Amino acid sequence: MKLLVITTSEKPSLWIFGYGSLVWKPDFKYKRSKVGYIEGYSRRFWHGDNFHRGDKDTPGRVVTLVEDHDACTWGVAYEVTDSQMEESLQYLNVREAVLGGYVTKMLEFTPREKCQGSLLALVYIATSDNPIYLGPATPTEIAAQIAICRGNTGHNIEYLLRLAEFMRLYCPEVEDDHLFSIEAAALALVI
Ligand SMILES: N[C@@H](CCC(=O)N[C@@H](CS)C(=O)NCC(=O)O)C(=O)O
Repeated sequence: MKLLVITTSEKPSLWIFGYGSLVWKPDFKYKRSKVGYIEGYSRRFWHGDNFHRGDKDTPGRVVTLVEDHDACTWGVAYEVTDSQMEESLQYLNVREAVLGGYVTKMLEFTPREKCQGSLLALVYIATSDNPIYLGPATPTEIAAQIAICRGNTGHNIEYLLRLAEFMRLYCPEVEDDHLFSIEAAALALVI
């Protein structure tokens, strides 16, 4: 896949958009970040995870993007430059692709600050032909699965609660019924 590296008078850079664990745990060095959204996709807990937040017997549920013409998904775009580009891509290839089953796509990202123009960003998406893709389920069913799963990186419910916390803190105006209905159902199970 060809990556769009932006070359300006300053230096070449790449933008990487996160909408799941990457919004609260990028774990790679970057020059700057912007909160904003991508259009034409919804965020859904429809991807399985048998490494980070689950295992082979009880896969956890993590988010991916599904095409949805009228929707937009909010998250964080990170700009990486110079050596940060190679370091971040090598790290994310293992974390997202090799261990997570995600593939990459270049999508248009719009920063919240409208004065700043949109830009192309690299996004990691798990498609439905992925072997650990779990697909649609009710919020109650998804929450019940998340509540009992844990993997090499931690509990699946931490993944859910930190994403919900990010949205409340940084995108309080955004309604995300899918995310918050699953959060409410999961908290009802564990509290
Ligand atoms: N690609 C999405 C989702 C990324 C994601 O959640 N990937 C999982 C891999 S299955 C991960 O990195 N998990 C690390 C963790 O759970 O702490 C994003 O941009 O945030």
